[in-house]
Amino acid sequence: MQAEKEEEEASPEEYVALCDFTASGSEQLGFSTGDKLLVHAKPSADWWWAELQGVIGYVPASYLRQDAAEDEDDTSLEDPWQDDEYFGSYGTLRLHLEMLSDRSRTETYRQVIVSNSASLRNKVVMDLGCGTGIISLFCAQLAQPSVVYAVEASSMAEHTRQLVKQNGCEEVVTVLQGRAEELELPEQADILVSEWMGNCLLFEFMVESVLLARDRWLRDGGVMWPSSAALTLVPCQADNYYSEKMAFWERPYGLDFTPLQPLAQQEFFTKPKFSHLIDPKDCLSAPCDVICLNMYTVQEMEGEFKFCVVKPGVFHGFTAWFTVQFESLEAGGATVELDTGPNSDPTHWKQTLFMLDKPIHVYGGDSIRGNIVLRRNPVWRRHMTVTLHWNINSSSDNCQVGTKSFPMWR
Ligand SMILES: NC(=[NH2+])NCCC[C@H]1O[C@@H](n2cnc3c(N)ncnc32)[C@H](O)[C@@H]1O
Repeated sequence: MQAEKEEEEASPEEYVALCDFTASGSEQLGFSTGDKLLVHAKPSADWWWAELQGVIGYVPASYLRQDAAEDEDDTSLEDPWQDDEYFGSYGTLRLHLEMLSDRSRTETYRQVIVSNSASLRNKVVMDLGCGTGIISLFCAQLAQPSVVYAVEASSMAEHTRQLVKQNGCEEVVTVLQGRAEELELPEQADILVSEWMGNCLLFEFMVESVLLARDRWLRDGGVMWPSSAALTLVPCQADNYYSEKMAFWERPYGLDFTPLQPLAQQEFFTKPKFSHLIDPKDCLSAPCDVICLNMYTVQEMEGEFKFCVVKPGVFHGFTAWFTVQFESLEAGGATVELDTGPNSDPTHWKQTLFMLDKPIHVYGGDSIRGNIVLRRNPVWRRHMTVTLHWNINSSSDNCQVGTKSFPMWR
């Protein structure tokens, strides 16, 4: 309460509106892009108490930005996809080296090409976001497509052309530099292959470009690789992480640093922990696919779950990972799957850990029901907020309900 009290007396902070917001209900305050709002209090992560020209009401925090250097931020207002930064990062080798070094990922795409090589003969392939061109080179080397259009928006494209020539594939592979949504392909494709998956499956939202390209360049009856995807979730223990970031403050060097624990919760548990490697023994129940994307239809971004706790333990949070499936070009042929979960070969995505604010003791037979909602950031198009609602029904004491939103990253 003390913190809240001080918060209300603090002087209001100035924020700028990044996009329009229409109030729904008398409690809310509507505004337009560029409005300067005075934030008086932040009762929750999602909704703040703000003032605009003498009118006060609740506003969505994700629509606001605190302006340090005004002119500097204005440029970022125009580029919600932050393409300069995004494609800039793919113009250097760092990320491509990380992806190429991920054998589980890269060998899976090679296996897809090999096991469909006969059916790929004389086909037109579009490789969306080809990067260094590895998938296109597999197609040219391991099958006989008539042409592969390797599409890459970053400056890596000019190096990719060199790699195509260096490996004698220039007869088959044509590198096109540009955004897949904007460039012109000489013809429709029979297969649209892409490695678009980000952390927690969707982060970066490259999937949006894949679906736009599908609608524009994949011929009727054409095949999407991956053909489907699933986000998987499991309630878990995270003792080491919890001890390292929270329990640490209990007795460092014999002193009591617990007043810092609210800060630690805010700093370490607000955003998901990427590159988490969960030990299967820390899973408190069987995992569950909570969001399934059919790459041919409109996708769901929301999913329900019901976990049955199999052993007593401490419920520190949820861990998420994903799987993608590649259907065979031959009717009845085997589907290839890439699984980034803890029971498969590790990948560069690892898993994503969502820490609750307070750990909860759970017991065998307890149920953890709820849902997960992935909401696009209305302003930063490659970012999202993951909101988890859970409801624990435990034989030992009454049910506990909780909810938490995790920004990824803004
Ligand atoms: N699995 C991922 N999370 N990222 C790995 C693939 C990303 C590659 O696709 C390129 N890329 C991403 N979006 C696009 C686009 N719309 N058009 C062309 N290239 C793109 C990007 O420059 C990078 O080389």
